[in-house]
Amino acid sequence: MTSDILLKYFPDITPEQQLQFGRLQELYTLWNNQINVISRKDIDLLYERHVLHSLGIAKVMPFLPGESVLDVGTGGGFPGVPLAILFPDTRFHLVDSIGKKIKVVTEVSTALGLKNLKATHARAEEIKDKYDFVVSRAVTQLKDFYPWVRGKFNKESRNKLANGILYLKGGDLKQEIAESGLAVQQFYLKDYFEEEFFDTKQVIYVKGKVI
Ligand SMILES: C[S@@+](CC[C@H](N)C(=O)[O-])C[C@H]1O[C@@H](n2cnc3c(N)ncnc32)[C@H](O)[C@@H]1O
Repeated sequence: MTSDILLKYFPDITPEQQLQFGRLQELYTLWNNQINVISRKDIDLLYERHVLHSLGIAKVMPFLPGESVLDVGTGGGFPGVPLAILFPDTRFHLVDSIGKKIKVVTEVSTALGLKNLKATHARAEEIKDKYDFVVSRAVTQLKDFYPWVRGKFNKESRNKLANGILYLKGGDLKQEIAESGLAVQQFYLKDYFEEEFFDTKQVIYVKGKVI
């Protein structure tokens, strides 16, 4: 599979962005051999299962120039790296509690020349800055995640939804949402992407609290 699948859903990406997306296969294959950040069987499906999945957030929330986004538990850079390529004028801060994963992110970002991406080896709870949005995928349950990022939101919202969390989730989320006690909005990725992989995938939005 090539990065062409991205053009199907994001036809306006520039030639430079096409080149950057196109290099992800080679870069992740190289780094994944040294530090496992993507399951080996998934590396051939990188563009559908990791890159396009990450960009599902862009369909729900087209970030604006000047906005800032924190990616909590980014692992090898998902969803932060694909979003940083798609939104070069938005600032992305990718954090992970495992240093060697941040090394992969830094290497990939440097190779692509991403000027709008900062990667930090830290636990989310230690981050003191404020952001417009927090994104995440496959880190933990909402009830545990929410306290980590509570109070990390800028007061002024400019986008179509107020500043908040955009979390990529899959499967039946009724129980998880109920246990979190949070008011969420659910966006279904099958409304945007036709591949079967997205049938059960969602973006969960939670409005951020300003403290
Ligand atoms: C299953 S991986 C998912 C990685 C990436 N988001 C993805 O979807 O490919 C979960 C990641 O969350 C990180 N993590 C877990 N708790 C964290 C915390 N409190 N702060 C920062 N990172 C955390 C782990 O180190 C791990 O890399």
